[in-house]
Amino acid sequence: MNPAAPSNSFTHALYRKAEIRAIEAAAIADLPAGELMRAAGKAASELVQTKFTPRDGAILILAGPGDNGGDALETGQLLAARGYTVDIALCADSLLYSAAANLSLQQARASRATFISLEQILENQAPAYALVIDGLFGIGLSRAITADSVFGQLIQHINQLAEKFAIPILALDVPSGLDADTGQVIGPQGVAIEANTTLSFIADKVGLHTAAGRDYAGRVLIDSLGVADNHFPPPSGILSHAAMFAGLLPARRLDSHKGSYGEVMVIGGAHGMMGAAILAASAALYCGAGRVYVGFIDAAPAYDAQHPELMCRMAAELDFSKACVVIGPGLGNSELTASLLARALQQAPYVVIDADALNLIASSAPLRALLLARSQSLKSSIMTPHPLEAARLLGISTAQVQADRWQAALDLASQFQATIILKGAGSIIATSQQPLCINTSGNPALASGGTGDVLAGVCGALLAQQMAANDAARMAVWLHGCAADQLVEHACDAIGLTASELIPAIRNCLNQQQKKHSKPQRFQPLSK
Ligand SMILES: NC(=O)C1=CN([C@@H]2O[C@H](COP(=O)(O)OP(=O)(O)OC[C@H]3O[C@@H](n4cnc5c(N)ncnc54)[C@H](OP(=O)(O)O)[C@@H]3O)[C@@H](O)[C@H]2O)[C@@H](O)CC1
Ligand SMILES: [K+]
Repeated sequence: MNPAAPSNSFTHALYRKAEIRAIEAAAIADLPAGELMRAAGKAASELVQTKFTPRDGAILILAGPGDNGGDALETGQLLAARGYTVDIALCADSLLYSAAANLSLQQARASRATFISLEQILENQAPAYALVIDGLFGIGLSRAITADSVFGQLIQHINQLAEKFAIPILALDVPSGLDADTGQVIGPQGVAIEANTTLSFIADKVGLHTAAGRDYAGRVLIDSLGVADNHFPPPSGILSHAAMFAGLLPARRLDSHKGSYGEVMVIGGAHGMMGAAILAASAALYCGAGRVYVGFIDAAPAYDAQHPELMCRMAAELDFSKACVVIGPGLGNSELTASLLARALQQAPYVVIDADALNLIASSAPLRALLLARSQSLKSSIMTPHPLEAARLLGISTAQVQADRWQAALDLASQFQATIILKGAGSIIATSQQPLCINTSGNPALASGGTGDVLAGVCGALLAQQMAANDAARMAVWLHGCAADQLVEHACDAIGLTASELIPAIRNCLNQQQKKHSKPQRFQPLSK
């Protein structure tokens, strides 16, 4: 295999379909005809040999009407040549095949593979298949595969058999039915292959990592097909990974004090929602902010018994001029909250705008103007919308946001001139002029109340410690997801994770990350 395309700097690169097409076109000009399809078949067949090794059962290959089908046929003939039992379902009019796909078809016909009909597959309720390889559609899918169409019935049947008999599905390039740009199944009645593994070609694709993409693609592997580095433009997006956060938070100097690590003021916690502000503030505390205030809206408790370090005040009393203001958790919507938000936007050098504060901005032109003015005075702003909040900000529906999360994140970043965290499966972090970033950590255990407040607090702590907004947003989302992953693995499993538990786990992840990249200690303890 040609591991992830094509050099280290691109290992985590993400491209959209049009960019992949351009890379493919440039590469094809340099290569003998059919070379990329041969490379795709080689990569897939080697992967089957090394990772799946289903010697004791047949492999079912689904070959569709385009070059994705050609990749599948190439894979099938190579596996047949290596002694595997291969059944091929040709779901295409071969007269419409490209020259490369036609050559692969001829070789597959000449191989020991058996060609079977769609009817044979659809009638088969208890197959002995050890693996299904999905080569129905790739990046050429142009419309929905509806549930009642022949392809739709085939896909549903394969998904059901795979689930019932625990048959792994390897998707070639993209799980068929999924849009490689958006991570959504195309069409309201559309269906898609639910793969365990997706071997994607040339470069990684946005849609495999956000929205429903992660559920449909399973584990994603990339093979560059040997396309030369010079054909790859700078990526429009990247996947987050641990190494990108190395050194972002400088090691703490011995000669430092609480004033060295910034001041976070969480503004929110209106009546009945005080916990939201306390969660955000505790997260800021656990992520190293020097001083953390909670500015309550209606009434302030004397102190928080669980975290007496938090300084509880009335929001109106606080001076925002040197602080990182995290505004929104449990804020509510009133004249007072709008005026607090206006003051934060005008005065605070750093703001994190979350929850109700996002809704206030969505409904107020003057607040929008204040937010835009911040970018001109080089003040940092992070906004943390979930899809419904994003929809309100953009004046579109939630379904429209989810239909193309990548574009929605870009639109938010350019309209509000802020760093955007568009939350949801495969959270997207966007800042104008920078590649977008899709977060790779986290799991559905995070789908519980208060975890968003915690995220806002982590963003606040990192900003207060002088991290650039884009770095702070990327790192906060990554830490938040890593903490959930660690908890699910070692402590509580997937159900019932609480936002409060997340906070010390985020601290662990942050310190682990710092230790990995810190300088050696000056003094080692003397051994006894
Ligand atoms: N070129 C190369 O060298 C390389 C290509 N590579 C591989 O090729 C893949 C892209 O190939 P591709 O462009 O042929 O598109 P692909 O996804 O196979 O299908 C298009 C066909 O599907 C049809 N169709 C679409 N929607 C449909 C629907 N809902 N229901 C029914 N039919 C539908 C569409 O018909 P049409 O829309 O024209 O009517 C057309 O016939 C890429 O993902 C990668 O795997 C890589 O190996 C690198 C080297
Ligand atoms: K496919």
